Amino acid sequence: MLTEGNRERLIQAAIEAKEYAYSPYSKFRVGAAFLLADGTIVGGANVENASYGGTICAERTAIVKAVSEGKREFVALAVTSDVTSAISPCGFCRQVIREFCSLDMPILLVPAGYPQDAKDGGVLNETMGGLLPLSFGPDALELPRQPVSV
Ligand SMILES: O=c1ccn([C@H]2C[C@H](O)[C@@H](CO)O2)c(=O)[nH]1
Ligand SMILES: [Zn+2]
Repeated sequence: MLTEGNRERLIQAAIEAKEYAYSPYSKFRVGAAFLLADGTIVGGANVENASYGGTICAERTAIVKAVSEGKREFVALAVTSDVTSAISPCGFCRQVIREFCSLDMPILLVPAGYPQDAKDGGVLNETMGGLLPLSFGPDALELPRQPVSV
């Protein structure tokens, strides 16, 4: 559950995760952290590549770390960068996150410098479904289909 205490822990974990960003090309650091049902937190940072296209966003770093260790019970996600307003996960990451998370999972978009004077530290409280409406997910592959001849 996303208690007030866990919410703050999660935000701080995203801020700490940003420290390990490898972003020599964009010089744009991003940190992400997932809260799991057992109260543990898995963080990640963006890892860029000289090929550019091989770059992995912070959100995907974090979720792949967790899933590859058998952790899939995601409760909330926080994302932060060095931008003083909240940034939001890219389209690729939204789709990858949606594979494992409920549509009502909170996603906290945290501006650099948190906590500021702004209401709630300037954090935008979004959800998975809010960021990716009418999404395509694993459930779609279970729906009835018309027969096809292959
Ligand atoms: O939500 C986002 C948006 C961008 N990036 C990374 C990718 C790249 O390394 C840099 C600039 O796009 O920021 C993330 O990690 N997460
Ligand atoms: Zn991304």
